[in-house]
Amino acid sequence: MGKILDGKAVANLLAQNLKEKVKKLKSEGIVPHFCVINIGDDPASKIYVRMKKRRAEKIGIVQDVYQLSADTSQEEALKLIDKLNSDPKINGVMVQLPAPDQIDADELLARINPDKDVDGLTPANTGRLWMDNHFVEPATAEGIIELLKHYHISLAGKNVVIIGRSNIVGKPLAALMLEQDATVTIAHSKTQNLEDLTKHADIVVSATGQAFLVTADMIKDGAIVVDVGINHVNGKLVGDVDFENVKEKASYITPVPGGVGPLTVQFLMEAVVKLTRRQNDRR
Ligand SMILES: Nc1nc(=O)c2c([nH]1)NC[C@@H]1CN(c3ccc(C(=O)N[C@@H](CCC(=O)O)C(=O)O)cc3)C=[N+]21
Repeated sequence: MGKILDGKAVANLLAQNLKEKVKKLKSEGIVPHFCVINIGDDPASKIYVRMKKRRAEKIGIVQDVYQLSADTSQEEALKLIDKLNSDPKINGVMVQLPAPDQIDADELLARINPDKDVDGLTPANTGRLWMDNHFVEPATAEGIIELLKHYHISLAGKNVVIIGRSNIVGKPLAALMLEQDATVTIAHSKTQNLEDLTKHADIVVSATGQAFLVTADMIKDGAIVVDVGINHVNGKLVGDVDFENVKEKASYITPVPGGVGPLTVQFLMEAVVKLTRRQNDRR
């Protein structure tokens, strides 16, 4: 039976360290302060915003939530981002995804000042990520890298299959793993014979939103399985992985909940503190 990669425990350990960094900032009169822009009333977004608030408070970070109505126009949202970009008291800005249909989310992300880009999703920071001179990384991808590091799992020379090609998880994770000398394959909804790829993988990461996509027969004995999926099945939160069966075959596996999710929130907080420190050191 595989060992659990305890994301929640690692996130809480990191939170203790980050709290010390925030204390140091506070002794210099600086309080990290960021804003979440949430447009519309996606029920999952409400939960994530609340989880961020809880972790921010625990660490000593101020989080403001700008709740905009479901019929907000693109112009209104852009205006708010401009205002926060130019407010020297605000260290970080993020737009909670998904946004309603009338909103062009990519344009909103591109408008965020890269120096305040908590998510690391602006075009400038995405480019830096692939050029290996990054400063803030998308939180889920960074969380997975640090989780593996915590358990002394090296990426060098490993065959990794990432299922899912989103800008927020799959693509940035591929960049970070490639940087650590893994051989990375990105699979997606049009990939043929997925199991032919996953069966040869030392590490399988699934980020699709399809419950029970990854089954035990698809992975090799002793593989490491990271589950980024968030699915609700019969009122229960599950990932993309058939956890009960896959855990018997994997050497390490992340649970859902308690795996990647808490690390995502923790690394958003790490980004806020990093950005705050850099903004103040530059003044
Ligand atoms: N601009 C932007 N940045 C994001 O980072 C972002 C986003 N938009 N939109 C949605 C996704 C999803 N996401 C999660 C955050 C926390 C948990 C989390 O804490 N999950 C808990 C369980 C939470 C529950 O009970 O539902 C866990 O897995 O243990 C999961 C997922 C951040 N996202």
